[in-house]
Amino acid sequence: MTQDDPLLTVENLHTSFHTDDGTVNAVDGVDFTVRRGETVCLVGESGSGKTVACESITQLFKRPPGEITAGSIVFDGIELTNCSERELTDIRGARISHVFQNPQNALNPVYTIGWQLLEAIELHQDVSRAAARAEAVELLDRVGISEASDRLEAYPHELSGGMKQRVMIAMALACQPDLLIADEPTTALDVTIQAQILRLLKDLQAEYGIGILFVTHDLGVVAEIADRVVVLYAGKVMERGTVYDVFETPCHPYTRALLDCLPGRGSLGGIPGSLPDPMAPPAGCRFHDRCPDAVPDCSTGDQPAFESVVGEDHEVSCLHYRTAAEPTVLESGVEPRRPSERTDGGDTHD
Ligand SMILES: Nc1ncnc2c1ncn2[C@@H]1O[C@H](COP(=O)(O)OP(=O)(O)OP(=O)(O)O)[C@@H](O)[C@H]1O
Ligand code: NI
Repeated sequence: MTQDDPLLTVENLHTSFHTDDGTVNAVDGVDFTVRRGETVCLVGESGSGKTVACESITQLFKRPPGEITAGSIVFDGIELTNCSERELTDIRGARISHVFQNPQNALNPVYTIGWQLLEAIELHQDVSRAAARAEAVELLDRVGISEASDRLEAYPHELSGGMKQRVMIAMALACQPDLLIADEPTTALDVTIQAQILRLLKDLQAEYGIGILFVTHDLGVVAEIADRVVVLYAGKVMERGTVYDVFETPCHPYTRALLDCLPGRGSLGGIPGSLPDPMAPPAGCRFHDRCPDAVPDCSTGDQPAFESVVGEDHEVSCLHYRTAAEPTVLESGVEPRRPSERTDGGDTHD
């Protein structure tokens, strides 16, 4: 495996939930890759399938009701969809780490953070208590927690939300993962702390060469940290490409609608309308009934096949992006900022 081979390749992923009311096809034929050392963002409104796509990788959801019904997930040469529960548990602990939105729920309130961190370290490494303790201190120090050796004695409730998220990141790093999956890790934090945590992730990535799969509904956050972006809507990929291409030349009307929701860009109340019923998605493009550019052809057949557009691996699933995209982008006056120019954060639309 060379440096350029994807660390993670997800192809044609279908993940469903079988409920009393019917089957929800939460992820309905999704492809993306994550290379070593890069950050890929999954972005889309609430309910678009971002979390389910992430949880499919190591099958974190309950099975049943959840089930991967088709597709392939290859991590460093291993087909994860063929792995046993035991093999998945090993991979989850040792090579793929998760960081979640609410560190509260992930930390055990009755143990000190030192105890929890030592547990994580000792689970993955055959080291003495003293060595594990030294590593715990080093990890806390590395994630920006000052007076780390004193903090080991603290209980989760004694730490702020940002601190708790730093502890979670330290725990996620304890196994020296190749892939970090971070699902809205900063959404619960205020904007300043959010920016600090994003910077921390970028620094750690540069240091350890970790691939990061990052979930957010906030394109402001995407601009800060992504190398590449995958735009999801109702379980399908609408557009994907480098962050620069997607921001500079957004081709899918959905991507443009999301970009218009960035602070200062005009669209205040979010995108009009709502996601389709996940049990009965419409024919044609899933976005057609909310799309300002839709034509009758958009509501028949399947989600349009991907077409390549200008840029590196830039692809869009839209029948008429050429005719629709250019005038809209030019006339809207949207001036995509370079990622480095963004300092504000905050919610966009939901
Ligand atoms: N356990 C479950 N049972 C039934 N449906 C589920 C389950 N988990 C997720 N879903 C459905 O799958 C779809 C995708 O959900 P998912 O949580 O992946 O969205 P998301 O993009 O992560 O949204 P958010 O931004 O709110 O986190 C939604 O329609 C959701 O209701
Ligand atoms: Ni989610």
